[in-house]
Amino acid sequence: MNAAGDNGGSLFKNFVRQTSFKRPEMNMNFEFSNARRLDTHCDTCFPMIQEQVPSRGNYVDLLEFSNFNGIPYPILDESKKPSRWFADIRYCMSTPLPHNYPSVTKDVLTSPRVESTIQTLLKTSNTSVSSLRSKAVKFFKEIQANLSKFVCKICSYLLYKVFRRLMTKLLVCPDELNRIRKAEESGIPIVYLPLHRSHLDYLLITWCNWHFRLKLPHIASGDNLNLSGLGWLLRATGAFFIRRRVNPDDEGGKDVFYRAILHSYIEQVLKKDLPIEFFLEGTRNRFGKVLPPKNGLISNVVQAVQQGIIKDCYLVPVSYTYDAVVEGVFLNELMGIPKVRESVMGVFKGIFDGFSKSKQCGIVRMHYGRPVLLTTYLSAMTAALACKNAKPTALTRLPHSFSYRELVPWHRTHSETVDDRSMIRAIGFHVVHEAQMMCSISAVSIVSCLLLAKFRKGADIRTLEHDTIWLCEKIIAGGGDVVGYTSNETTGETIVKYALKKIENCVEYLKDQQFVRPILEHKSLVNLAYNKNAIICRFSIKSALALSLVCREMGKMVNIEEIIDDTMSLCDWLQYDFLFAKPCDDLREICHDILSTEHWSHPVNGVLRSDYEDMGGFGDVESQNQPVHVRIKDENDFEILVFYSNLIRPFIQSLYIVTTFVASPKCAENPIPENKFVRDLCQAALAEQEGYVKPPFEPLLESINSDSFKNSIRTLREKGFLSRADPNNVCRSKNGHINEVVSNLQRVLRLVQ
Ligand SMILES: O=P(O)(O)OC[C@H](O)CO
Repeated sequence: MNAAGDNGGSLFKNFVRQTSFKRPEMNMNFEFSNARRLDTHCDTCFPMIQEQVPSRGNYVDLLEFSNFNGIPYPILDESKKPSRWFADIRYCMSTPLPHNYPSVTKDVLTSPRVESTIQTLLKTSNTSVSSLRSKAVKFFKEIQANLSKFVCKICSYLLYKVFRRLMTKLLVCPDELNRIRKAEESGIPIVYLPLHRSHLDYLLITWCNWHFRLKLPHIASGDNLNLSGLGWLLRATGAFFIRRRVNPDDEGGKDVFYRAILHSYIEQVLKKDLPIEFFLEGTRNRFGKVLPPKNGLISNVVQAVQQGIIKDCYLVPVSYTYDAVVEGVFLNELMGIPKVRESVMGVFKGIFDGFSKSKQCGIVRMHYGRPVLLTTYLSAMTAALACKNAKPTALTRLPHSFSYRELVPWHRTHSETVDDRSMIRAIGFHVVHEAQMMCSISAVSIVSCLLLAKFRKGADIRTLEHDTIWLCEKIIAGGGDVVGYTSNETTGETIVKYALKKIENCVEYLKDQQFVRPILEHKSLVNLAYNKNAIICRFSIKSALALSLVCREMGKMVNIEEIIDDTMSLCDWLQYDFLFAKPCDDLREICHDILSTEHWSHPVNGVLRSDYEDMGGFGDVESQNQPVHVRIKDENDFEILVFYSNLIRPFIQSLYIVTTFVASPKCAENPIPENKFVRDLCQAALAEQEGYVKPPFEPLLESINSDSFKNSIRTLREKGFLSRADPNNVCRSKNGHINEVVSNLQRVLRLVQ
């Protein structure tokens, strides 16, 4: 059998739906929320007393607001429904922009931060006060937003037209927005921290806030979007521009004086109680899963609080779910081809293309997380990062494999006191983790995931429908939500039909349309993988546990601690691909918790058998610190574990491809730029050319992509297998232990023969 499993039958034989379908013909209810409480995802850091957790209603469609005069809607009394004539224009005219957006020019240019930087520069460089002051004005003008209510009003109307063309629905949860309103009324500024998947993300918070009469944010935008003729429009809707490092030699954004002006700008906007928005990831993710956060702008906000410039601020994670992003899958960039820089022509072409394909983005859902005060974050992270006696994992598995807590990038030094850098990293990781966990999952992701991780050689439609429901239920049981799925109501038929329509270019049908399989070409598989990757965060640790189990000899008992050690190593090696855990989590504990759940340890329903079977499963024994040995129960459970393991398997394959290459004589001894290295390796691997080391298994084609290759390089560099001193180039590894990594990875991938 191959890595992905292909027996065509349902994996999930033990899964029986609790209730029979009530209305098999029912449409999907996209507004329905499977979660009924406005919970938080971190009880450790931000506990909520259960009785006080507010309830959560369904979603509303912003595109319908103009037809119903906004909230409350839907209007059940037909006679009260407003007329639809010129509904958009009338709604836009009558919906106010009630807040003021005062200028911060003087505050920034005369701020103590800018003054002290001027004094320092006067001492250290040969320059005059007046030239520094005019430079300050120049930097300020380069950065500043120019929020104009008049322009926002016009845009609010135009965006109705654009969004209606691109989206079927744009859903938000009014209860989440009410929570934001309360935070806003407290007079403490809000910092919105959305995940970044598409250029459309820039517009969504602003547009949604306008509907709910909330303040419009100042949005940190890369200067790549400051296009002549369009930059002013973005500034008028709240964008302020920051310099980006587009290539490794670009020092523009590092200028101390520029940074002081930018820092002061952020502080003064917040001081005026105006919200700010920026993307912690720093760039749109290219492969459908979150990126590790960057520290720059969040550190400015943390310092503003620590230095008393503002008393506090609320951090609000925001996430988006699209059936498809307007840009499409980033196929060229995923093959290492450099991005085409944004241009005015490109924008017009993008708009034209967007309008030529109707409802390209499908259903879009936004989530606003719980506003948490930065000072609460600071004390929670201090407690979370204080030294805990992390138990090192076995070193026999993969070289340099210590405890996850010691190696993850938020906490480099294992010390009693928590330094500011670790604190800022931890806050960023916590927010991004929260955002990824509150993201709804689209039906497209569910079906793409099953096609790639289970039905690679195809499935009959009924089996796919059955397993789709199984996966939806798993996501809901884990606290997630699936767009358009209502537990016990939506049929597998409806949801599969909906999803297959969206991915019709990536699948083919056989047997009179009753059998479907993915098209096994790189382009289709990468497309499906992009959709699938949105799900992995919900199962990432389970997937690593499953991979650690299925790579072992079937039927042989193995000490559970060994499985956990391997799992921790896998998480560690994929730390740039996935945020497996929050800074406050203990990964070893999470592994134990997962293994003690009924699904894993129950003597009848669990996937594992232990040497404590007669005692009602090993969950209880585990908690008594007794050594436990387990094996996979039977073929069916093995198949379930293979499915889970296949979620992260392509990423381990990418790591293997890169590692074997940098360990081999085929890799040049002289450093070559990383971008070129990645592009050449992608092309060679795909064409199975000479310039690549063919693995002893058939690689899953989606594992050949620049995103995973770059993360593999980053991990190898981090662990000293590639030069840290030369971070922009790659050459053959001189580390004698690299072959141990190769053989360990081969052991983990053993199944794929
Ligand atoms: O890095 P990119 O191409 O994803 O650009 C998106 C940025 O948000 C632009 O500011």
